[in-house]
Amino acid sequence: MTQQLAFSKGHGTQNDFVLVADPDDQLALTPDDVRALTDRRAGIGGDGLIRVVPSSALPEGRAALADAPDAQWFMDYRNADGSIAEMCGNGVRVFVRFLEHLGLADLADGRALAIGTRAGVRRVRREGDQYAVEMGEWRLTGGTQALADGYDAQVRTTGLDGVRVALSVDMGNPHTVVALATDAELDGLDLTSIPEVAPVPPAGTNVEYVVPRAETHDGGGTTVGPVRMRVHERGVGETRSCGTGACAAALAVAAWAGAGAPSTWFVDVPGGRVRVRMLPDQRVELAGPAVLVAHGHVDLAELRAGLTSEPA
Ligand SMILES: N[C@@H](CCC[C@H](N)C(=O)O)C(=O)O
Repeated sequence: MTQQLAFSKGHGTQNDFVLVADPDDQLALTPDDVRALTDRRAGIGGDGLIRVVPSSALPEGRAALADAPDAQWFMDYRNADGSIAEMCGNGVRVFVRFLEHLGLADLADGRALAIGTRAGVRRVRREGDQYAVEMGEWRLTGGTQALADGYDAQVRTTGLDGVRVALSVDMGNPHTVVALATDAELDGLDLTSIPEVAPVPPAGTNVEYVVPRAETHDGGGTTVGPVRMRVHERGVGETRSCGTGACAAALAVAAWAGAGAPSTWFVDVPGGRVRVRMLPDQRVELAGPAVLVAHGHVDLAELRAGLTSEPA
């Protein structure tokens, strides 16, 4: 029996997602379904899957509604391996672009739209063709003591000599940031295998590798601290961008730079550039593009069969 599922495909700086609308909370997608849909050969392909569901349908969504009664829609985010993640910075921009496409959101006149996520409410507004997200409160997982102690994690990575010290940043989801000295080190990383992090993070981590660059200015005269970044995402592998990771990277580099560090950062990833701005009260804003590239239907039954079929 066929089971047609409507989907869209979108990306933010080439961090790509399968998007499905489930306004009546009828779709019970299993981790296997997510793996099949995001599979790049047997499925549609994506770093993750995002389901649009009313916040009222999920306990985490109801918690978001208690904070912000206008957070009508909830971003149910899954990594490509089928695991659940608390938050996705590129994903939430693409989520809002998808809501606009579905006629469920109107961001005209600089209006900010509240979205429920497992990491809390995120507010998104449009800046022309870019989307700016108030990413909520961040914290150094090991506190400021981690800075004083020479950071709180150690990372071993294929393609990089020895063990490197790293700083853990909580963006609602976990991040471990490693500073590298040169572009050659960054380009030489082999991120096809999972970096070894010690102490082992209880819920896994996303690992960002950064090379800070000399300060520059944006068009408006603001001092900007550019950073190059590559990332190995928990539940995915290397991706071409990570929004929460870009925030973690900018926050770590700013913390290392100390007083006088710029409050605006451009983070250059293999898939493009995002902007990170420090806000008062330990909050941070992420801005970048959100693009929808395809709309279609997929036969879930065929997809499941295709992923599991063995050669005769
Ligand atoms: N690509 C995302 C982060 C997605 C979740 C991550 N893999 C995790 O497990 O925490 C982003 O843009 O933030």
